[in-house]
Amino acid sequence: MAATLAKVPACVLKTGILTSLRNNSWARCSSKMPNNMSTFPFLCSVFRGKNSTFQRSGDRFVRLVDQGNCKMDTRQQSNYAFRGAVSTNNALEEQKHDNEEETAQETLRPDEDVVSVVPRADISGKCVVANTEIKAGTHLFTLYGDKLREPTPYTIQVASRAHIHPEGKLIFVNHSCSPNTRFQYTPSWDLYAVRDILPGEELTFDYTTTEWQMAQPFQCNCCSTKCIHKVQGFYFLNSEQKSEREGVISPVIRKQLQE
Ligand SMILES: C[S@@+](CC[C@H](N)C(=O)[O-])C[C@H]1O[C@@H](n2cnc3c(N)ncnc32)[C@H](O)[C@@H]1O
Repeated sequence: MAATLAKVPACVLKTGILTSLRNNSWARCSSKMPNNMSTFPFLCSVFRGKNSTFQRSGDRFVRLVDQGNCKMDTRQQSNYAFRGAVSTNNALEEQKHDNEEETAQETLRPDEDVVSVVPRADISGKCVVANTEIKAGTHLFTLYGDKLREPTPYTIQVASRAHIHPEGKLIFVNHSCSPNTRFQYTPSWDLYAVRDILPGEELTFDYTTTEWQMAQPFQCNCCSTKCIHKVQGFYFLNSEQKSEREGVISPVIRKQLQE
């Protein structure tokens, strides 16, 4: 398997083998692991196989396709997940495979929790991923936490001068311009799946549906064809982007629009 590697310190690319140094022992991974190889999440964020590029999502790898400068997550089409493997000795033979998809190993974990918080390399932070299939309409989180008068990068705006710092995993749900969850606002503020979400898929919502002006705007890397690129709050959207969000904006944004 020809593989290349990005963003991975202490990793070395060798033809046909992806190697990395961990605990002073050389390790290797391939899309199919030998049965006797002990596996645990490894250090790479992205690697390119013969036919596809894979990106780390927690301890899994998901296939990506090119979308210009971006890579598009294709988990909806291909639910294969890869577990990086690191061996504690270097005696294992390289596995050769023509087709990575045929050799993919699904790594659904037996967690009882519906979602997990895992690292996301490309935004140097964390994200929330589904552990199991989540059906459209499933309730995921209720918003609760300390109320602040000023926004922070973590708060969700619930009134013109009130911002909740969410408790629990909700705080790690990232933004997407084509999100798979959204808030509903009565009686409490609750996050629901808006479409079926596959195991390993990241949960996202559209921050511009709840934030009028964000404390700390950021460059979006959701790679959606609808990406607004700079996420800075509903106020800064153009009229087309505003009308696309008409049905999902919070009562706070709606009130601000009327003022
Ligand atoms: C509420 S936090 C979400 C959790 C965050 N990733 C973390 O680990 O702390 C919001 C911050 O995550 C980052 N973020 C969220 N969605 C993003 C996206 N689509 N693109 C780039 N950065 C994003 C931004 O830095 C943003 O200020």
